Amino acid sequence: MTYKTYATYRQSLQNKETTIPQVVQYFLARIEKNQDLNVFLEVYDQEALANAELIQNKIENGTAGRLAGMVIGIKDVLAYKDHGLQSGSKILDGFKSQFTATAIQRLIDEDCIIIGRQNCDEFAMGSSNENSAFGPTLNYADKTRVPGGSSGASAVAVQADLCHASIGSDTGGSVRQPAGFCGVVGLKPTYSRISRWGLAAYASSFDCIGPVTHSIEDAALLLEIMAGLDQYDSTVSNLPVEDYSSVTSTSKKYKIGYFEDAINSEGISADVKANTLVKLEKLKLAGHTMVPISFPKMKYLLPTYYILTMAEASSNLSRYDGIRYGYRNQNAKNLEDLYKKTRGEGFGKEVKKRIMLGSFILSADYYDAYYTKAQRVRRIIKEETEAFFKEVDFIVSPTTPTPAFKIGVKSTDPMEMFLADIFTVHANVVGLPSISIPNGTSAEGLPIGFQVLGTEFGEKNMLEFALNVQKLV
Ligand SMILES: NC(=O)C[C@H](N)C(=O)O
Repeated sequence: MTYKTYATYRQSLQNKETTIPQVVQYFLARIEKNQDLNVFLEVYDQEALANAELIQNKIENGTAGRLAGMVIGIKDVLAYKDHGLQSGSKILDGFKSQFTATAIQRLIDEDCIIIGRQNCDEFAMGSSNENSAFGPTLNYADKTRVPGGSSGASAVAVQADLCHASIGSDTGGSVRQPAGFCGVVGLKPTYSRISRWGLAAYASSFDCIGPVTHSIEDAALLLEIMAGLDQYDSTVSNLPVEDYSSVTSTSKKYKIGYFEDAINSEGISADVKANTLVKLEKLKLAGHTMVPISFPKMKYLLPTYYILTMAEASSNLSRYDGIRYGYRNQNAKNLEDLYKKTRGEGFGKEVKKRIMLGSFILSADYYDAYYTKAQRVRRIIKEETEAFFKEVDFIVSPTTPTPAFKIGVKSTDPMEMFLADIFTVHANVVGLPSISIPNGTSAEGLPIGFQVLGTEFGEKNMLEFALNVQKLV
C-alpha cells in the first residue's frame, strides 16, 4: 500500500480514493499472510472492521477525529479495556485490562483503529524480542535476524506494512533500537511528557511510551495527541504540549555534537560507521557546525542503566504473586509455596535473572555499593549531558552499534546483548527526548538507524531537525 504519512492517507480518504474498511481489510490480509513473523499476539479483526464502518461514516458526515482510520497496533504492555494484556509473559495468562491506558485512549478518542496487540520481550526486558513467552519475532528484512527489542514486533508491524503505526515503550531504547533494526522511525519523548497510566511498569523512572511510524510527521502527530497532563499519573509534566504536528523542514543551521570516540570504537560495525560518517559529512556540507564531544563517562551508561532498572523492576514485579493477576499455580501447599511456584513457573529466565539481581542490588548489605552509587552516577551523567547542551543543540549517533544480528547469537551472552543499547540508554538515564530515523542499509541490505538526542521538552526542535536530516542527499 502506498502510505507516506497520515496526512496523505487522510487526503485519499477525503478524495474517496479509498475507504477505511478497505484499508482495514488490507491490513488483516497482510497480517494473515505474514503470520510467520510472529508479530501479533491477538488481532481484533471483528472489532476493527466494525470501527472502520463507524469511522468511515464520520468521515462522510464531517465529524471524524484527527486520526480517523489510522490503523494502530499496540505493544503487549499497554492496557486496552477488556482486551488481553500479558507483557509477553506467561505470568499474565488470561489477564484482561480493566481500563485503557491514557495514551491509547487519547488516540482512540481521535478515531484511530486498534488492530491488535503485539509481541515483545517479557516485561520489556530485552533487546531482541527473543525473551517473549510467545517466541521470537522475525525481522522482515531478513527472517533469520532479530527485529531488536523490546518493542521488536511493533517495529516489524510497521516495517512489514501490517498497520500504519505502532505504540511501544522505551525504557532503554526499546522503541528506537528496533526502529533502527527495521528501517522505521522510533520516538522516545522526554520522561514525563506522556502519561504512563496503563503502561505495565518495568523501571518507572525510565519508562516512556513512544510511537513507531513510517514518517517523522506521524511520530510528531501521535506524540502531540498522547502527550500532556493526566489526572491518573502525577509525574506527567504540566508544561504545555506543543503543536509538534506542525513541524516542517527548515534550513536552520545548528551546532551538532557527536561522540567521536564512540563512533570510531571497535564495537561499531564497518557499515554502521560508514553510514554514520557519511551523514556527519553531509550535515557539515549543509552548513551545520559539527562539534566532536569527548564523553569518557559513556562507559558508565550501561552499568548505571542496568543496576537501576533491575532494582526498580524487582520492586515493580513483586505485584505478580499468583493472587491478583493472571497465572496461578494450582498445587501450592501454602501461601509462600503459592508465591514461589507461581513466580517460578510464570516468569521467564531473563525476568527472573533481573528480579534476583535487582533484589540483591537493593539488599541492605549492598544497597549503598550499587543502588546509591548508581543514582549518584546517574546525576553526574545528567549534569555532564546538560553541560554538552550548553555547547550544542543536538547530539547525534548511530542508533545501534551493528545492524540486526542473527536470532540466537547473543542470547547466551548478556553482556553482548546489553551492548546493543549503548547509544540508546543515554536518553533514558538522563530523561531526554530522542528519535531514531532510517539511515540507509548495510551491504547485506539490513537497515541502519541514525539517532538524534534533543534537549528537555525540546521535542519540537528535535523533530524539525530530524526532518532536516532526512532531507539531506
Ligand atoms: N526496555 C528497553 O528499553 C530495552 C532494554 N534493552 C532493556 O532490556 O532494558
